[in-house]
Amino acid sequence: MPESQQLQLALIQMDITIGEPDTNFARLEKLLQEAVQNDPKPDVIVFPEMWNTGYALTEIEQLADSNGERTRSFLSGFAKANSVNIIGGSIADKKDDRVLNTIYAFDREGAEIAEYSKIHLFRLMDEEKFLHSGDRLGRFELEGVPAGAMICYDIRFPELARKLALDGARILFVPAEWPHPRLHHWRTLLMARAIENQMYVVSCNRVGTSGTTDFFGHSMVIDPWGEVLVEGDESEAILRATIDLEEVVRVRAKIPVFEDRRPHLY
Ligand SMILES: O=C(O)CCC(=O)C(=O)O
Repeated sequence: MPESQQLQLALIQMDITIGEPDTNFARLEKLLQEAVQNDPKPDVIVFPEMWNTGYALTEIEQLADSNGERTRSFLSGFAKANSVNIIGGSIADKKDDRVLNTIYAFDREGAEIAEYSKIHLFRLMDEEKFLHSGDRLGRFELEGVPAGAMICYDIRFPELARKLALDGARILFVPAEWPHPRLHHWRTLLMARAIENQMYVVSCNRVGTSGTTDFFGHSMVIDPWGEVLVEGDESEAILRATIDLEEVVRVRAKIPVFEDRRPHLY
């Protein structure tokens, strides 16, 4: 077992202009360029949910990226040109006549390593009226490390994170557009998912205002012991953290939660 397997993370906690994909692509490109200028260079870049359109739900059929083509070509090209892994937030993604909320992820060669569409649609924001839910789990490998992905409201479902952990995930990525007034829920749920599953949680939430909804940022990297390694405030920023995947092994050995489960009773 290696003593450490470190990854440098960069979280692009960005604003999103609702209903304007061109503006959002341009904003993201600028921030991505800034993210890779850093020394040390990031190994992995993450950004928020629905960054291409925001929650422009009533126009989402016209605005969504057809089969994610524009997004995939842009992110794959950037990943390859800069030798960086990208967990590409999520986008409004049109497949036939259905719009899904989908994460595409790419490795350093620009190869697609994950496609996950949000399973739990958030009725408080009418998602179920305009979007379709995904029907597959977000499991993938990142630099040889088993990883998982969920989107925003998905973190309210502990059984989904537990399933990903049982399948081996050591790191969970969570792009989001999570607004006020539920900051307390956001922080508590993310920390709980990290502590109970003894894995890294890497969340990236948007900032800014769309209509009457204020998004608070507070993107976080939480380690498997529940310590917050970095947390944003409410402004646009690139947040950075270094994680050591072997910490997952150490924490799981210290308190062997996975060995102590009694699934025949629950
Ligand atoms: O669960 C929440 O409070 C927020 C979820 C949300 O905004 C979303 O899934 O888009």
